[in-house]
Amino acid sequence: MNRTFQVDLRGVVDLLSHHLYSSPRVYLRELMQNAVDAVTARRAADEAAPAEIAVGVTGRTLTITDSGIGLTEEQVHELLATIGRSSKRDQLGFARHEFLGQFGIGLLSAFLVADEVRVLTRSLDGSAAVEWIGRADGTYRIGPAEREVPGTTVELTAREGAEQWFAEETVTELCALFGSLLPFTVTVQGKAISGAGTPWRKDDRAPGQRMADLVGHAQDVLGFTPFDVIDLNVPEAGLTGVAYVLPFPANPAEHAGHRVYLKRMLLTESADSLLPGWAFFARCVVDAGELRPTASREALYSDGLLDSTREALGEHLRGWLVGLTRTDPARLSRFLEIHHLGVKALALHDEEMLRLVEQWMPMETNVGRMTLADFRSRHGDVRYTLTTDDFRQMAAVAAAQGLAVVNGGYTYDSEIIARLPLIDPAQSVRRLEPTDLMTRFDSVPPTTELELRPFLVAAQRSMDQLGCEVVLRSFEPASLPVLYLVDRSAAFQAELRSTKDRVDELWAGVLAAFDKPADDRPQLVLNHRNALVRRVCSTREPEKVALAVESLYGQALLLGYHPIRPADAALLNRSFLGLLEGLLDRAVPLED
Ligand SMILES: Nc1ncnc2c1ncn2[C@@H]1O[C@H](COP(=O)(O)OP(=O)(O)OP(=O)(O)O)[C@@H](O)[C@H]1O
Repeated sequence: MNRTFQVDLRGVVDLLSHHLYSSPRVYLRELMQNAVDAVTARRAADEAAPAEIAVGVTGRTLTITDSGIGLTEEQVHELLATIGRSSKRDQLGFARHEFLGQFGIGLLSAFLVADEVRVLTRSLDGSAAVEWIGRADGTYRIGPAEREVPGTTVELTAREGAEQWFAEETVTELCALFGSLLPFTVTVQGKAISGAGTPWRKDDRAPGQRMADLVGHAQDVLGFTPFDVIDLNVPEAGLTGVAYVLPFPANPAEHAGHRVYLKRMLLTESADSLLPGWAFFARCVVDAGELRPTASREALYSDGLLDSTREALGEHLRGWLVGLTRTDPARLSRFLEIHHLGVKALALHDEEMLRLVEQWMPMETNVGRMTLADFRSRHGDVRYTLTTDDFRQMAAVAAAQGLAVVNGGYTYDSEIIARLPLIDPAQSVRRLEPTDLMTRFDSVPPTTELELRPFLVAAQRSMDQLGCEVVLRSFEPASLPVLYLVDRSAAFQAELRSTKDRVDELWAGVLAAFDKPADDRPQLVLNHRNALVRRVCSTREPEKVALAVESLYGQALLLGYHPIRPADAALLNRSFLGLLEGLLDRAVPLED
């Protein structure tokens, strides 16, 4: 024998309040929504039918009255008293797109704040009015009622502890929050809270008024004055609305909350999946007829339509940006100043954005700040450093050799530069290595080199302890006595060795396998064009040579922003004290 499930309503209400809805306040939204659906159903049959929803509060009691389609006694049994039964699905059980509701559970949210729900309804079909009283314990009764006109009134009395949700101010605020854009007359205590329509509607407002309304709207609901306003329209999702461009930089990792209305009823103030991740510089307010809500009706349901809508909205924002390049470059520059990180992130995936960055975004170079487009037209090849430290170490010396270099060390810059061949396949892009500089330096004449051999041997001996090779070259600028050059593999080996010294035996053994004898040791390049270096080279006393070379080494590390290891710090200290001592040896003591 088949039996019917028994449902414990208290268990269901507990489930709704603790696991589905974020706050009891949703009861008002669910009741408004039912009223809206009832009015919509009546209007479908009669376009001229009244479309009014009135909310009233007296003490602990709230009523919501609609001029909707109403229910017959039979429908009351079937729809109000059956959990999960909804009149808003078609024969196949799919949500009918003209209605907000679909799950057949919304009315139960009234039990979040009341023990009893009273529904007084009269169907449009002319049958007698009915009263239904449902209780949180799962029982209901039904009886005849007095009602002249078709429609429904739902009445709730606050349960002890839930009175705050019935306070006139709270009710007005919530009704306005959920329903201010509804296309029907909605009143609370007789005062209209709807009717103005969406602020982005296109109508015959005076020129400039629409924009002023939109800016005011952003200030009211989002709390900022937008940098710009972008109209949005995605017909397949029945979506219209606006994206407000933030007037301040936003954190790319933080998902901005968008305000989403479904059929003019607020769904959420914090939808995070509406725009592509890169579009973090915009906050949207949209109304969508075809996007689906989750069962809690507090978020968007993730489906194919949401995915394609997100893509289409991304296109709108991209189109706006590209449009600015043509119509208002000054405005574009201001936008880029604020949102450079977002746009650069975008340029990593999108060729059009790459072009935008190349054309408009200034970068740091050793020949002044300029866009990549300017740099390319002036210097052809694009040489860049991977880090800002590399840039600082090499910028001045490279400039003196006639080499223009872009600092690729800021977030995304080196990746963007490396992608330049995508927009111009003939473009040569090269990372500048310290060793590239070496090839530009002049060798000293062989006779001089031979003459200075004893000095170089002594100098090398003092640098062996630091794993550094001493080299003599002539280069510009002559004012720079010394340069410390580390190429990528030497930097890696140096780091490996310093880690090996610090870790336990087992791990040090593993690291040793990667430790190659370095033929690419860091180089201390002495500049023979520098007068001081010439004097140092003429020194023959090994102790003085060591002191001078160690001091130059220390200076090269500091000038080039190189990391200072413990051995370097010790050497810096020693050479400083040595220099001081030398100075004092030569000083004439004060006479008494
Ligand atoms: N004000 C009303 N006027 C006419 N019918 C109503 C009204 N309120 C509720 N109903 C009927 O009761 C049914 C159940 O309502 P309920 O709010 O529980 O679910 P729903 O609106 O269908 O779906 P959802 O759970 O998605 O809100 C509705 O489908 C509708 O037929």
